[in-house]
Amino acid sequence: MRYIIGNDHGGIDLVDSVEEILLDLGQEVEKVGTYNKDSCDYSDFAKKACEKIINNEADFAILICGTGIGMSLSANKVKGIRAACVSDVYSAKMSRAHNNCNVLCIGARVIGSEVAKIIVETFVKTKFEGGRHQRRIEKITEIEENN
Ligand SMILES: O=C(CO)[C@H](O)[C@H](O)[C@H](O)COP(=O)(O)O
Repeated sequence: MRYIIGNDHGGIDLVDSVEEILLDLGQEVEKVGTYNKDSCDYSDFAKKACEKIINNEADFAILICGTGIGMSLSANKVKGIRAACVSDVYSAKMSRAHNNCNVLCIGARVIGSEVAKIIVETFVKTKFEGGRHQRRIEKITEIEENN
């Protein structure tokens, strides 16, 4: 699968670990984040990464900021994006299995690199279960289209 990594200055410390685990898992990786710790705005990178998914230039994105919250708020404003802000393995699994998320947001000021790697690995390896979850996702899309 084609993965985008996007990050602001607060997320930079996890970028290498996330890239490493994605490559180890045989995924394609493109990075659109900032490369230094100069202060910048997470929404710019969330937009860039999510637009690649919407334009079918990527399948998934991992977005990293200080908490993951700003990235997830921004990503979820893009039509067709389902982003989850996650700091534990169970939620990472459910974000794919039940919510069919196409964006995973993590906080570099919340979790360390080893936890981040397991979270990303879980996200990559978990498949959407469909069934009753598909119906619920269609209802999310309905909210998106009618508001
Ligand atoms: O965590 C974030 C947004 O949810 C960002 O990474 C920001 O860095 C965070 O808001 C802190 O901002 P600061 O400019 O680094 O103080």
